[in-house]
Amino acid sequence: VLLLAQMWSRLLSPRVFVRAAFHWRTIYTMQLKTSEFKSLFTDGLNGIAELFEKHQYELRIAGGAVRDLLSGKRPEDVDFATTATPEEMKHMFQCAGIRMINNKGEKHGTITARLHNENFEVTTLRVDVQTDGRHAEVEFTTDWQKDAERRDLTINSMFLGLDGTLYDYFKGYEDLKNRKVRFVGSAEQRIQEDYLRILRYFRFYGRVALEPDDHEPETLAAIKENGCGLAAISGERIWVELKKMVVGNHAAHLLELIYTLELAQYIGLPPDGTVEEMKRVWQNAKEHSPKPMTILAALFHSPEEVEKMDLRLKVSKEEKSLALFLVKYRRELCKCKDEPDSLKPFTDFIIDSRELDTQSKVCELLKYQGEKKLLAELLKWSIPRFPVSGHDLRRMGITSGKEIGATLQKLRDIWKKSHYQMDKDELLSYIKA
Ligand SMILES: Nc1ccn([C@@H]2O[C@H](COP(=O)(O)OP(=O)(O)OP(=O)(O)O)[C@@H](O)[C@H]2O)c(=O)n1
Ligand SMILES: [Mg+2]
Repeated sequence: VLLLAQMWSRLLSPRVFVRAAFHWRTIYTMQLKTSEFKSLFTDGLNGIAELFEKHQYELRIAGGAVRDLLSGKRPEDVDFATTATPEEMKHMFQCAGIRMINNKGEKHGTITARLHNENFEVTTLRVDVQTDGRHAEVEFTTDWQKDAERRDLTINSMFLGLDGTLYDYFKGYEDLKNRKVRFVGSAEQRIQEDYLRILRYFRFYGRVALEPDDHEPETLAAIKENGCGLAAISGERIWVELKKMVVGNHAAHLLELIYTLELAQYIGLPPDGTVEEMKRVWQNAKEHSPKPMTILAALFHSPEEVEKMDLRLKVSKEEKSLALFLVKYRRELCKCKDEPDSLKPFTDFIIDSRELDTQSKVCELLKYQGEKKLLAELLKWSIPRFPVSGHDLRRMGITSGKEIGATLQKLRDIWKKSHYQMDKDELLSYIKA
């Protein structure tokens, strides 16, 4: 009885409780000392770090950058999280004479400080108190785990102290090592906080998972159940995610999944998209860095479907024009049956076209069609200059504009037939004759 009483009182003693809680809440998996990590410590970061330390605010690297560093990649942008409130940060930076730039993110707790020509985005730890599936109303906190809890995926929910200590509350590092993409806590809840996370899940699946189709059934069920929430997400945000997903790993599988889970209709893709064609095109193109639209174009039956997609996603003019081009020419502009090794039909098309970007569009077409050899040749080819000008014809006595136009066209055809070999004199000799 005495022993039990002793054990009980030890368990209840604050010291043990705090330590137990500490271990449960924070898993110090490792101390990161990679070269990618060390290379982040520029004069700017050292300056910022010193300032936070002096004021006794905690400062850690957060989210995507931690994920990238743990995968051995140098992150493209680094977000920082802190226990300091935006007001406290502003005060601190002002006193230290550090410039802050466009405080638009301030409502969500983000302050951007500029030091040694570098920008540092620092966000106050927060909980999302209310979300409408798109935007969140936030409340600041000093609890690191609470901030981790509101993040989308376990691999995106970690913090890294500037001394290299990893703060990982949801086994994100284990998931990253096991190539698993999981939502933090309830997938359904995380999705309902921001439906765009459905597409983020797919994008990160492409980045992290080794195999296609290695999803947790509950995750897919939550996605299917909540897919219609994507309807309220802006086209611009959807397009940013979709584009990245389509050029990542497992893109064909993920696009097919978008169809199986019946999400296509909510994100501007044709509801009965030609998935088999898309899978073929992806196989053809995946090793040749296709543009996102090259893969997506395979899903469309018609130019009308491209227009519909554009209305929803507001893609760029170039992207839309590539989609229309591929849908129009994917079967019309093909290699010549008699001379399968010749680029001729494609180069003629480029030369006849009046637009500057036709060559790059035709390259995408060759990726679409899986014409690897022709693609390699076209990448090396440059448009030869047609050697005759209107000026030359005028010098030869042709004065009417109409006649000049017609003659130039005739000479162009002869020049094309000569495989662009004839020079000016040879071509002009056709006029004399
Ligand atoms: N809908 C979202 C968007 C972002 N985040 C959180 O905010 C971090 C930063 O978001 P963002 O920069 O958009 O994505 P990254 O994960 O950094 O990915 P990337 O490398 O593409 O920037 C994410 O890691 C994640 O913790 C989230 O929980 N839900
Ligand atoms: Mg990021």
